[in-house]
Amino acid sequence: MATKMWLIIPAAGVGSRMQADRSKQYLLLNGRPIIEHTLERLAIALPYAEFVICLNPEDPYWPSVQRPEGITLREVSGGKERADSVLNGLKMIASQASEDDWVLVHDVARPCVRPSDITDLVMGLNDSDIGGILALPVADTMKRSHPDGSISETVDRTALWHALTPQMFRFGRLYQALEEGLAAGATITDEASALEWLGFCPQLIAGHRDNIKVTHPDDLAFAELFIRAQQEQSEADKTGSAL
Ligand SMILES: Nc1ccn([C@@H]2O[C@H](COP(=O)(O)OP(=O)(O)OP(=O)(O)O)[C@@H](O)[C@H]2O)c(=O)n1
Ligand SMILES: C[C@](O)(CO)[C@H](O)COP(=O)(O)O
Repeated sequence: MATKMWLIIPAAGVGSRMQADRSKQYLLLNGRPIIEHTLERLAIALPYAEFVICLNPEDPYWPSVQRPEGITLREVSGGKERADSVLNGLKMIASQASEDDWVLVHDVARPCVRPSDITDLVMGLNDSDIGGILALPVADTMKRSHPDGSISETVDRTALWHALTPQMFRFGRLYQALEEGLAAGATITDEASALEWLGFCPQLIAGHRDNIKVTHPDDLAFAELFIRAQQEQSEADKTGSAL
């Protein structure tokens, strides 16, 4: 039976660290809400995927969001934490998904993701049984702190990566990992950590460092800059002019 591709977009967060007057996914970048930038890029990369967006039931802004044309988009209520929201998305599609269907999960708060990175992830994992994630090798020296803010140790950065999204796993295994891991009280901050809790070793696929998660107020300016730079590069590529 042909497998399907599902795309779950956790968008039920309240953005407390952003300290804004609304959830951060509705703050504007270049005049458009973050959520529209994210959906637009996901639709470019994965037009054939079945989209599932996890929303806060109290979200007053979603009805006004411009959706990409031509995609299938289901809505589901988010949960207490990000992992709960993703599990709600999996529960919604359970009756229509097969065990081996691919499920990608991408934070709505990552609007600068390059469609080419998403296609690299899909191609890079096509023959994988486990799945994997977009990630970025750490380039700085990493420190761990004492409670008073002083340095307790330098953490060896060899083979240390930043986990990004999308993350891509088979439906059956992701569902099992999240359901059992959350029930067991495991700390699950991304889909890969749930698979690791089950004992699997997901693949790391290198992405670009402009795939930032908009989390704190100063991230907005970086995201705006990255989106403008990507648009300028895209125009330059079209006209063949070197930037
Ligand atoms: N219960 C939750 C919490 C978070 N998210 C989503 O998970 C992604 C990453 O979470 P984060 O950056 O932490 O977003 P918030 O939880 O909104 O931010 P904060 O922790 O500052 O409140 C975001 O796209 C957010 O909308 C979600 O769908 N459901
Ligand atoms: C999933 C994630 O974006 C990978 O880095 C990250 O774990 C989300 O963390 P958050 O605290 O829920 O933003």
